[in-house]
Amino acid sequence: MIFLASSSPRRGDLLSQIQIDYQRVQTSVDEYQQAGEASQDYVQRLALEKALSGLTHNQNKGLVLGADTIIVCDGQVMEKPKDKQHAQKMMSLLSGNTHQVLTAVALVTATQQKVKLVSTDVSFKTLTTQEISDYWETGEPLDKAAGYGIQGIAGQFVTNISGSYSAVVGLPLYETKQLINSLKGS
Ligand SMILES: Cc1cn([C@H]2C[C@H](O)[C@@H](COP(=O)(O)OP(=O)(O)OP(=O)(O)O)O2)c(=O)[nH]c1=O
Repeated sequence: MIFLASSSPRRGDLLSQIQIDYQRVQTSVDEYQQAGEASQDYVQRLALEKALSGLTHNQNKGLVLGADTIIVCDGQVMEKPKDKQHAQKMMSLLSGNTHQVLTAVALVTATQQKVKLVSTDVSFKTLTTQEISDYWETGEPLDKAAGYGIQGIAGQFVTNISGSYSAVVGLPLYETKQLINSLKGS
């Protein structure tokens, strides 16, 4: 059994998919990129901070997993949309373009910390203003990085993916299993 320092329903579902039992633990982390911080460093720091915050909330007990997903498109970091306008701006940058989805997974115990970063290339078809607007109205974009869900309605926008599909949804399953095994075995 592991402790999941995440409120994301997807991350729980992904752990269940590979038969890993989990229990959710609370976290309290402010998600802000520091000045001059590279996106790869940022996403790994957030995953680690979430896991460590979960460990603290769990009285330093057990194996705690935290994760974070961000999108990088033409050098711009994209996180969850603040509102419709923000979401539409991100979608218009993703349209007809290829972006990177960076997901970091961190696994910590009271004595050990491990972080793994996975980058996946995702290409979108060219989207019309109407498609972008209609997509926002579905409600799907709201709680997702860059305002889209590859596992949902936005699946129809994806022309190519190179890397880890599960990482785009929130947790890279191959790397997560490897991390869990490596900490369990030590
Ligand atoms: C790109 C993409 C992201 N997402 C989700 C994964 C993450 O849950 C979310 C990115 O936000 P995160 O800040 O990584 O995670 P979260 O706030 O949902 O959950 P927590 O911090 O409690 O762990 O976007 C999808 O579900 N599908 C997608 O195609």
